[in-house]
Amino acid sequence: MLTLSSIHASIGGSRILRGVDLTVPDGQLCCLMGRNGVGKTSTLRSIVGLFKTDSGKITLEGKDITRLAPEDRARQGLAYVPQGRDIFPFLTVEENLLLGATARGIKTSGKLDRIFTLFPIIKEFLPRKGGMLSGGQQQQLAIARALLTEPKVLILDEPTEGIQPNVIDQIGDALKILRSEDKMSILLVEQYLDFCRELADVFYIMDRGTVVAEGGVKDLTDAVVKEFLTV
Ligand SMILES: Nc1ncnc2c1ncn2[C@@H]1O[C@H](COP(=O)(O)OP(=O)(O)OP(=O)(O)O)[C@@H](O)[C@H]1O
Repeated sequence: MLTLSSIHASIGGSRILRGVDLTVPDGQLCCLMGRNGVGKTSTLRSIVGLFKTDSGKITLEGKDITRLAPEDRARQGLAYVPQGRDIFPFLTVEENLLLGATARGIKTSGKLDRIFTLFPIIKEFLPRKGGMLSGGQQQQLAIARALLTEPKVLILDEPTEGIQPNVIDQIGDALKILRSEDKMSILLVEQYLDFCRELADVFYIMDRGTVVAEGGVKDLTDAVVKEFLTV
């Protein structure tokens, strides 16, 4: 579905990504892992066009999107939920929810019931200001907003960060449903090992700007964790 081949990128002369190769298979959930500062967020940003690559190729369903602007990549089917979630605190939950889709002229009627099934709390809180939501609720809202744009690949940066365990479970359940029922491809940067082991079909581990381990989730053994993820 989504493929990165030999992606290199740098900031002010320092090389941040050094030949990243990664594939998100069709309808599967891929976890991208690694210690702090190894280039995970930069990889996601390079995929969605927010971090300019020096060389390499990014394809979506076989189509080369390497040189497309971020909005065109979104139109081709990429939706990105960044680490900060980007919820507007003074807009209502409903306004936040509809923002992305409406800005791109995508109709939302008929799609909201699906969102409310996945994240019931959003329906309940529609009139509230976004800033009144807890971190976990904001994360659910940000994912819901991304889903309304009908992505082919949903890209999430650390959705469990700073979120209480019961909401992590709800987010995990929603991602499982999206994969199994909607056949959505999902790419997740995640530090929370148990979450990855429970959800992922495939994993990649980065170190110093490149992929150092990868495989099916059964290959994410304690030995691999010890070698590449333990601080
Ligand atoms: N705007 C920037 N200016 C300078 N260096 C940057 C910038 N953004 C990222 N870096 C550097 O690039 C490297 C990779 O950062 P990145 O955020 O992609 O890593 P990460 O694996 O996502 O880390 P974390 O888990 O801490 O979010 C780090 O060494 C970081 O300091």
